[in-house]
This record gives sequence, structure tokens and C-alpha cells, in this order.
Amino acid sequence: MELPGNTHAEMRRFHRKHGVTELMMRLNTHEVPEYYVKPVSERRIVEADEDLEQIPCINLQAPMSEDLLTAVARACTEWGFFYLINHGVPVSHLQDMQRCTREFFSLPHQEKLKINTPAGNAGPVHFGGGGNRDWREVLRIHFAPISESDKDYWPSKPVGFRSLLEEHENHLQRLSVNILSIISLSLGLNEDFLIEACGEAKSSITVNHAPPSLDPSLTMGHRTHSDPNMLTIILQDDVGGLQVQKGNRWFNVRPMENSFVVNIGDQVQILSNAKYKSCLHRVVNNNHSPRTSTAFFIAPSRNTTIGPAPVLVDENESPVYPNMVYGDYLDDFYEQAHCPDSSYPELRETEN
Ligand SMILES: O=C(O)CCC(=O)C(=O)O
Ligand SMILES: [Fe+2]
Repeated sequence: MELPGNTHAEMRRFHRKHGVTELMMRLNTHEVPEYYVKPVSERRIVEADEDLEQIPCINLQAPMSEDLLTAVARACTEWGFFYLINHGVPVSHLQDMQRCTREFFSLPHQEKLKINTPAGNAGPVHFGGGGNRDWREVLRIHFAPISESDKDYWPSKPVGFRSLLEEHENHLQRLSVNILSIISLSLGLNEDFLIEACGEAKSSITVNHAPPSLDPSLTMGHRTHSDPNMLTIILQDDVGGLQVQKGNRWFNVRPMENSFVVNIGDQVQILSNAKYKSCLHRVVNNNHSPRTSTAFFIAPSRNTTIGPAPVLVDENESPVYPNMVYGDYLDDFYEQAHCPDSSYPELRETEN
């Protein structure tokens, strides 16, 4: 049986390939291995005020109105995050996704490894450990643009998962275009502005699974980061752990039944010339219940150039950010991912 080895590099390689559950099983220890211990500055300090404020809630049942646009504008200015309710995705679909994603991670380890192709993370699907030193594992699936044959790689277990993933793709493609049009309008832009800014938009999902941690004060389920893309739509289970930063303080994004959590990515911050914020967020671990979440991402194609929308730059101001090719942005972003805050430093400077 392959063992993780002792060096940081060996642990990292093992984690990437097999995930935290398998690594812990093979190490057969009750202590958090050094590899997963976050530096003090990145650990959670439990504060009484984590529940003092809540992210805003946007109700999509309301007809399009100035009030809706104002609420979205305020959410994107102050938090970069909001709950979305009455979003039109059937509750039965949400429940099926929660069940199937949980069941996927309960499959025998060898079964999960079966879906991997030699292309690894760049393949159409991938199972493995998530993030450097994060106490979580992931299932990644690239949606559009893909060929029909890519779907042959989608997990066939648990039964029904494949068709569910297809439904999820359909629902969330539609929903993300709808949200991007509302955000565009809330910025005073044409409703197609943000989706068109993506070029040939790319979408994918990451299903995150954080097993209970041996010591949640030392580990992190998802390190502090902002999302480099355009928009993220998260379906989280009822366990909790997601937190968002506002004004240097961390607030819980408590599970809300039948809702999605939406957060804007760095590209919206850039296109809005820093009017809207792509906020830092993270997932803290617990020591009692596994947590599963499904994040749907919509992003520009790599060759698309993104910069502040000219109409959002005041006449006597210069743009806050230069134009940048998204693929270059992404490469820089992942280089920075080795820093404590996995986020783009130039964007953080415009905050607070
Ligand atoms: O697990 C979550 O709730 C958040 C996931 C997330 O931030 C991400 O995948 O970028
Ligand atoms: Fe994120």
C-alpha cells in the first residue's frame, strides 16, 4: 500500500492524488499531520461576533424593479455575497444533489479514483485532495464548453448522479446568466454586459467535501481566498462552516434551506472598476460532521481581455485596474495561491 512519505512535497503529492481521508487512514494517527496545520495567521480565532451580521438575501420571485437592483447593488458593494431564494431551481433537485454528492464521497476510495484520467485536474473530471493543506477533498467537473464524449467520464456512481449533474448544469447555466444580467443592470450596464464580457464563457463545478477535522483550531476546510472568476453559485448542506470577511472581521454564512449562496468573482470587481467587491471567504472545519458543498463557477475564456467598463470610469478618473487577459490573470492568481491569502493582491489594495 502506497504511503504518503514524510516530506512536505510527498504529503502534498499524496494529498493531491488521494485526499485527506485516505491520507489520514494510511498514516493511522490521531494527530493533525504538520502538512495540514495552518500558520497561526490563517487559523480561525472563534469570535462571539461571527453571527452578528448576515449577508443580504435576494428574492428572485420579486419582479424586476429598481428595488431589486438597489438590493443587489448594495449586496455587491458591501459583501460581494448574497443568499438567493425563490431562484426557480426545484427543491427536489437541490435535495437530490445534496444526497448524491454526499454518497459520492462515501464510495470506496478505489471507486472514486476510477474517474481520474491521466490529464488530472485538467481532465473532464477529477477527484483528489483540494487546495494546498486544506482539510478537504474535491470532485471537479468541467461543464461548458465540452464535447458530449466528455460526459462519458462523469461519475456513474451513485446511480442517477450523471443525469443529475446534467440537470444541475442546465439549471445553473440559466441561473448564472440571469444573475449576471441583474448585476449588469444594477451597475447601469446593458443586461448582457457581464455575460458578453466572458467571451465564450466557461463553467465548471467543484464539489467540496470536508471530513470532520481532528483539530479544527489548527486546520481549515478551505483557505482564505477570493474567487478569480466572474460568478460563483454555492449549494451548501446544513452543516455550516462558510465564512466571509467584511471590514477585517469574519461572518458566518449560515446554511439557509433551499437557498443558494452567490458570490461575485474578481472579474466583476475589475469590470465594475472596484464598485463591487469580490470578498475574501473561507470554510472552517468542525470535529463532528462531514460538510459537502457544490460550487458552480462561470468564468471568461482564457483569451478574453477584461478591464474596467469604460462607462464606469468617471471622466476625471483613471481606471483602477489595467486591462488583462484572463488566462494571464488566472496564472498569476494560482501562483499567489501559495501565499497566505489566495487572492490577487492588487485587488485587495482597493478594499476597506
Ligand atoms: O464550500 C463552500 O461553501 C465555498 C466554496 C468556495 O469558496 C469555492 O469553491 O471557491
Ligand atoms: Fe470560493
